[in-house]
Amino acid sequence: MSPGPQSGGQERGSMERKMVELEDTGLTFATEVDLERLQALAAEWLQVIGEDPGREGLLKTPERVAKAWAFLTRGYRQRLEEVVGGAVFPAEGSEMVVVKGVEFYSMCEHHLLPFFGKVHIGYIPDGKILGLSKFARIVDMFARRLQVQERLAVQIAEAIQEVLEPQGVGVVVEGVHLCMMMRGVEKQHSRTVTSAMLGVFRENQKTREEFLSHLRDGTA
Ligand SMILES: Nc1nc2c(ncn2[C@@H]2O[C@H](COP(=O)(O)OP(=O)(O)OP(=O)(O)O)[C@@H](O)[C@H]2O)c(=O)[nH]1
Ligand SMILES: [Zn+2]
Repeated sequence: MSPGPQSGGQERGSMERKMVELEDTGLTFATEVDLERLQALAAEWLQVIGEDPGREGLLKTPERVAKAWAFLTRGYRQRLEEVVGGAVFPAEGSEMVVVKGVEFYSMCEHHLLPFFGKVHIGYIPDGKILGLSKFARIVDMFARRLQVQERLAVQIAEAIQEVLEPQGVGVVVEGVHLCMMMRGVEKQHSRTVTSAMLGVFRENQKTREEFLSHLRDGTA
């Protein structure tokens, strides 16, 4: 990660917007959202779709949209080290840990429409364990970006691998995509399952089976 002080292209007046490169994307992002610009774009968007941004009900909409999008994409402005903080602890043993049913909300990068569902995570420690809440924080860090569901699973697995260097990690993501429900093919009941298996979860069928059996017991 290289927090490089380059100038943001859209500054107003003397405001300097710091840009950072995100290692996991190779892309460069501003450390803060330009809310004013986002607001202006939202007002223009309303006009283009045939609405009147000046009508009473829409007066505050561009501001709300800007804030909502800043939140929905806040994962671009988070760093794994900060998200995990100091919550890596010595492991007592090397039994599988499973955190399942972690809900997520993300935006599909093709249509900018929501997809959402649950993430299930398993890992086998190799000397280090992670504070349980941090799994959900890692899920959110990657979900709060424009995504495809396949990449979401891989990024979560790789982040856990990086932080814990465990014997292996398994991540399963179950999601429904509004771009397939409220438009396009308009299918209401399809579910998408994606996964990423690293280390012993990839190499050892028994380990993978043990993990998947935890997901089948119906409590998530
Ligand atoms: N693999 C994958 N595809 C996704 C995801 N989210 C949305 N899509 C798909 O992205 C594809 C984009 O296809 P295009 O043909 O370029 O776009 P489109 O004309 O809007 O496609 P339709 O949705 O079929 O109307 C669609 O098939 C979507 O269902 C995702 O997370 N993973
Ligand atoms: Zn989509």
